[in-house]
Parts: sequence; structure tokens; C-alpha cells
Amino acid sequence: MHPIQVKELNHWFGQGEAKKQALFDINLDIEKGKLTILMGPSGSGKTTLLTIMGCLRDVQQGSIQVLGNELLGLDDWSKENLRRKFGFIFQAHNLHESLTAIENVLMGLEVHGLGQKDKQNTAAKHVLSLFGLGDRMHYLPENLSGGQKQRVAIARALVSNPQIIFADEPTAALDSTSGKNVVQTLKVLGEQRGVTTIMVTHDNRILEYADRIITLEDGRIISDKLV
Ligand SMILES: Nc1ncnc2c1ncn2[C@@H]1O[C@H](COP(=O)(O)OP(=O)(O)OP(=O)(O)O)[C@@H](O)[C@H]1O
Repeated sequence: MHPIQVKELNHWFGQGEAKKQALFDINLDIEKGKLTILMGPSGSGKTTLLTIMGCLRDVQQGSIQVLGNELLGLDDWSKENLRRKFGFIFQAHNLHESLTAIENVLMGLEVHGLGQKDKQNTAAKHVLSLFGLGDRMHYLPENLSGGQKQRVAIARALVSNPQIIFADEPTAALDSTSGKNVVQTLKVLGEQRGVTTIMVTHDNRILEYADRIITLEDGRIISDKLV
């Protein structure tokens, strides 16, 4: 069974006269362990689709099965439980300004309620080192560059070993080398641990790492290519 199966999904914003359809008849099966990229012009519906799949926005019409759960009509408690199996990486990194890099990464574990302190520290250090932040662990966000902050946010999303990663423009603030490093890491996680990644991006530099590229335009899928 695919980790994500979308059938006949439609979505609208606004009410009455201002009501506008943002997604039209989306049908999609996402394969486990693959890196899928969503592309398309601004306003084509990429973020809307990503947030619906990530249980951050309710399904209005259609069906989405995520890790075997139907999202249409799913109760809040089950949604919350499901979100714990996801890692989220957004362009706005949302780090806590009063916490150091490693404390921010540890937040990714505490919410998940996993394991003991020692193990958690080891996991947080490991993932920060993976992104070249081994010597910045005890820095506050205000003393990190934009790219370093984004890498801390990515480390926080990955530290709990999520089954699915939802990423919205994760490399936008990164230089080319760090951007590639992030995407390569996601690819390796997919190949070695079966982690599924769905990524919205405009960043052409990383397309070569994708397993599949889906293009949206005006709320519809206009192309779907295996790479
Ligand atoms: N909260 C909202 N309220 C009203 N309309 C919205 C809302 N969010 C998105 N839309 C509209 O839905 C459509 C799809 O938006 P969405 O953000 O999903 O596009 P996108 O492809 O992610 O764009 P971008 O690349 O600029 O982030 C757009 O027409 C947008 O104006």
C-alpha cells in the first residue's frame, strides 16, 4: 500500500461570491521511500495540496489515505497522532529564538515523547553534525546565518525519524552546496530507511535528485514524470 493515496480531491477557498477553487480532481499515489517534487507557477496549488496531505488543512471533498488513514472526516486526535509520524520543513524556519540550535532540535523529539535524555542528545548531535552544524550546536538562532537556521529546522524535522517528510521550499534560503546536501540527505533517508519525501520547490538545482516530478497549473496536475 502506498503511504499517500489521493483520489478525486477538490478544494476551495473563500465563501459565496469570493469562493474560488484551488485544486481540481487531483489523483495521486505516492510511493514509499521516494523523493517527489511538486512544481508549478505561483498560485498553482502546491502548498494547498502539501498541507492537506500533511493533515494541516482539512479535506473538503475527495479521499486521501495517509499511512492507511482516511483524512476526510478524521477526528482531531487521530490527525494529531498522524502528524507525529511526519516531519515538516518550511521556508520560514520557526526556530525558538530563546533556545540554542541543539535545544531547538530536541524540541522535535520532546513533542514525539521518545526515549531518554542521553539517547535524545546523541540523536540531536548526530543530525546537526550531518548538516555541518557540529560546531554551532550551542548557538542561539540570532547568532546563526539564514542558511544555518534553516539547516537547524531541517535537523529538527528529521531527528524523530519521521515516515513522511513534507517540505515547502526547504532550500530557498540555502546556498547551492547546502541545498544539495539537504536534498541528498533526504534521498539517502528514502533509500536506506524508506522515508517518503514530498517537496514543493522552485529550485531547479535540485531537480536531478528527484525520483518523480509532478507539475501543477491552475490547481490541476499537468504533468507527472518519473525521473
Ligand atoms: N488561505 C487562503 N485563502 C484564500 N485563498 C487562498 C489561501 N491559500 C491559498 N489560496 C489561493 O489558492 C490558490 C493556490 O495557492 P497555493 O498557496 O496552494 O499555491 P502555490 O502553488 O503553493 O503558490 P506559491 O508557489 O506562490 O507558494 C491561489 O490562488 C491562492 O491565492
